[in-house]
Amino acid sequence: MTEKEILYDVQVVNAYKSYGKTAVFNGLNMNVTPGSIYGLLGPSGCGKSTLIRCILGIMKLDSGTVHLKAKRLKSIGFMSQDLCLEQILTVDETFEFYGSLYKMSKKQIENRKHELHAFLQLPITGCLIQYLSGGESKRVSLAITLLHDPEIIILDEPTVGIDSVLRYEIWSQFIRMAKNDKKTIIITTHYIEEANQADCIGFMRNGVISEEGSPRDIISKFNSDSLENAFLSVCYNQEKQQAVINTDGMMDSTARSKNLMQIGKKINRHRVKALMRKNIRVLLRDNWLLFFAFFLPILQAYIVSVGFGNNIRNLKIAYKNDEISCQNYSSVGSCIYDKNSNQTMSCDVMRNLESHGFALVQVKDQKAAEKIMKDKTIVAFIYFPNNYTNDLVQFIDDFENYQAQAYVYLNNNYFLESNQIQTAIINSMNELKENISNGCSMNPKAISTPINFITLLGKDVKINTHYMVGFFLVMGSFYYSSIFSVIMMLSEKMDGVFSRSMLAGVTVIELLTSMFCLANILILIQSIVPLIITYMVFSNPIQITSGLFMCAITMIIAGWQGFFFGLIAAGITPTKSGGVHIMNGLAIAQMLVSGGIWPLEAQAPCLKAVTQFLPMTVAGKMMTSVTLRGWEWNHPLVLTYFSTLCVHVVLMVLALIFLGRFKKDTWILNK
Ligand SMILES: Nc1ncnc2c1ncn2[C@@H]1O[C@H](COP(=O)(O)OP(=O)(O)OP(=O)(O)O)[C@@H](O)[C@H]1O
Repeated sequence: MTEKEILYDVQVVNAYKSYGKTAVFNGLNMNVTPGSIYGLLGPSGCGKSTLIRCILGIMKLDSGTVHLKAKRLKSIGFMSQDLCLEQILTVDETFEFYGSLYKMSKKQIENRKHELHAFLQLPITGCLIQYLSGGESKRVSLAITLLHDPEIIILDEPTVGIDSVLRYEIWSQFIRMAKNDKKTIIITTHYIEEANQADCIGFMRNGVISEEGSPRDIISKFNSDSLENAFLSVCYNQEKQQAVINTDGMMDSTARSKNLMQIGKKINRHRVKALMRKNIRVLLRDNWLLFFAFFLPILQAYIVSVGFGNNIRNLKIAYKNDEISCQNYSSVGSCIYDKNSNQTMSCDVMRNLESHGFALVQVKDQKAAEKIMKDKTIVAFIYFPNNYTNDLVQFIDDFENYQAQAYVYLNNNYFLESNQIQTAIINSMNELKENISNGCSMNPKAISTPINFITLLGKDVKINTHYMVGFFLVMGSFYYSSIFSVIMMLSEKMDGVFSRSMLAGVTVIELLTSMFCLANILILIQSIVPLIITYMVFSNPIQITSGLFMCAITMIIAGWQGFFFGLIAAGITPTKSGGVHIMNGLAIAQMLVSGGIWPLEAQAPCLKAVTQFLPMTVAGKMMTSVTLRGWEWNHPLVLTYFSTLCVHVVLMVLALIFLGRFKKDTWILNK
């Protein structure tokens, strides 16, 4: 560093910067002396905020050099044009958060707050930032910038939205701070006249600082009566010189700026704790996020157990029985072949169906049944002919002359209901045949269907819920933690909260660590409570005693996968709704193809080749292996599933690192 450079607290030399093809700096030079106020003036969109970002190292120059005398981040206070404050913290909590990032004690924070309160007329400190007026929140933002008493203060339009009396007060304080406390202050402003009070002014236009000097010197140089008129003269002169702007310098110098904000620094426990405290407050105030994070997983476990995959209840079957009216029917249990037997098959079938929860509705004829089957209330119509029982007896005796048959007409528009009714009727017929053979002391096999279905494995699996519930549990862990991380990260990114914390020393690793710690508390609750509801309250089958532990581990890993995937989504997308859409889309797609609702084996081979490796497919298989098959850790397939889940987590972390390294605005949006 040369002797000349040391004269300045901030120096920009021959800077070039462009967004795509639009050049913002065109060989820009700027010099800010210590203990002075530097007013950076220029028309809207000329690049003042970009220059400040480059000075702070938030953005890189394409070419040129930035010298910043500050050795530590604590020496700098930056106030962005945007608020960059957490909206659902109170003013007090905001002071506490930033104070603790700067390692200030409670007493120091309190004292400083009182000083700033007197100077900035801060609003009620117990009020949430989101309820403050524009000017009030601007003053809080300025107070936070000055909280740690920095040596170099950079303010991007600090007085916008503040009334003229207070603006005068603030400027008086700035002058006092520069003179008495030797603070160096850079201010960008649109109010040219207020810049009269600055020690030095830089007029920025067409990518350069075209005039730099004290207001008095500039006014006299352009022979003007005011700074505003001098500024107009600068613009007029510059327009004439446009043609001779030199861009050759760009090729000669390499971009160099002091980057005080380092992405990969060591983790500071103190800052992680401060971030966690802040995020817990935010989480507890955000009712919707709280609902998503805590109550919805619990509610979902309950809903799946009571309402998903169970047998369909209250199904109605229309009937027409030409054999007999079953109103006063009671079978005496004699053999059907006895002449005195009053056993009537049609009534037996109907009683059996009623005992299994079906409601029977008598209709006049088939036409009437068809008519009511068109609406949803009735899905099947069963018809028993005149001499149904006699013919059945005859059939058992002499099946060659069998005539009468019952008919079941189905409405397959309601496919699941229709299937359930078919199964129920076939089952009731089989039960009936068994009763007949028992009543007549016959060999049951003589009239039974010549095949026996015996459940060898999975005897406890009675309904679809038992199979699907494991998939839904891991799905919940993945989804809810992904929503948590995507929303938390996007709030940090979009609201500029993280970019402000970064200037207070917070690194990406620290932010992610604090979120991961908080996410783990959520994931634990999101795993253990639904497990208890599913397997203990609702007694879904679980084969081994260690099963609950294995399921909890699987759900925690699924939660980690969701957490990291949420962070990836937040890194990719520049909008909050984009992040939530990515997670919702992914969750629905995984739910459909992971094998929980319909087996993978039914998928087209090319689809299955992909879906079998999806996080939820593997996690779901792990859950069913444990709960339904009772496999332990040492089972080769369980080990394969478990290691695949771990590989997923590692791949997601690697993807996140890759994104952070190579995508510019992964963590901070450079607006
Ligand atoms: N991330 C970005 N990508 C592309 N263009 C950008 C980006 N950020 C800023 N710009 C453009 O660069 C130019 C300079 O923007 P900048 O915000 O630095 O101007 P400014 O002087 O601070 O404006 P104002 O006084 O209105 O705040 C503008 O034309 C803006 O549209």
